Amino acid sequence: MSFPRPLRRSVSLSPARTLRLVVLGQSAVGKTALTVRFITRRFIGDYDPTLEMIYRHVAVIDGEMVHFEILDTAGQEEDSLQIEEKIKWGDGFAVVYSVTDRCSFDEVMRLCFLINHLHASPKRSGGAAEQPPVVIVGNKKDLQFDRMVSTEDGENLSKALKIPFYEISTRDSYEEPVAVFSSLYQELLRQGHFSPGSFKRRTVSKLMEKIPKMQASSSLNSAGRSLSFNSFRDYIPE
Ligand SMILES: Nc1nc2c(ncn2[C@@H]2O[C@H](COP(=O)(O)OP(=O)(O)OP(=O)(O)O)[C@@H](O)[C@H]2O)c(=O)[nH]1
Repeated sequence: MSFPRPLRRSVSLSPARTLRLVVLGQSAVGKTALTVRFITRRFIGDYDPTLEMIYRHVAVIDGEMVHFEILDTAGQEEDSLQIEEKIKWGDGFAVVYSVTDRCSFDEVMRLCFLINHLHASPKRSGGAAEQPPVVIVGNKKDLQFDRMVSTEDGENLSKALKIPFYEISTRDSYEEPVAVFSSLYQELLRQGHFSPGSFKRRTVSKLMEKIPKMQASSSLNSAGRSLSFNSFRDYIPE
């Protein structure tokens, strides 16, 4: 799959759109690295295992100001009720595995079925049920010698589930993570589905704990990016 250049300089004056995205997958597949790469452009190698984190981010995609609310889920110790709660919260989903971890690949199908089960709804215009936007992300493709899941495995799963597939290296590329989040935006746009929700922020200190050297301002650029976060339980839609 090719990776378009979705970020542009000219910005529409239309009201910002808000997307709630959920990043799912087993532990250590690179969910936090992917999310932080998208938000900050930086690859940050080591994190504590995520409990849960919601990141707020504003990006300009195809000339539109887009508010992202990205829930980075915990790969460890999540019971199915907790996962369901988070899946219900989201509008779009990135289901991540590592090409170096066969178990994480096997988990993708279960998560995709769960998303469909919790979100499938009749198409607005009538007819067949419409799937919520989901992308399958095979991460860590730079680790060629540790590979346990082939590109073909990913493509076959993508065909079987009819879900777009990206094989990426969060470590080596900024454009690839951007393409993942942009494609979810494009599909949500096509479906005409956006959340009215936004945050009442309680704190901006937790990300600093997680990424000690990062300055919030370091993620600002001329396209109006911003960065803040919250935990899932602090989330209060207006
Ligand atoms: N080589 C390589 N390493 C990566 C890549 N993406 C993430 N990693 C590494 O994989 C490890 C796990 O990354 P995380 O982002 O913490 O994984 P996670 O899925 O959020 O893990 P949990 O918080 O436990 O759910 C870290 O050491 C990252 O540096 C990649 O594209 N290439």
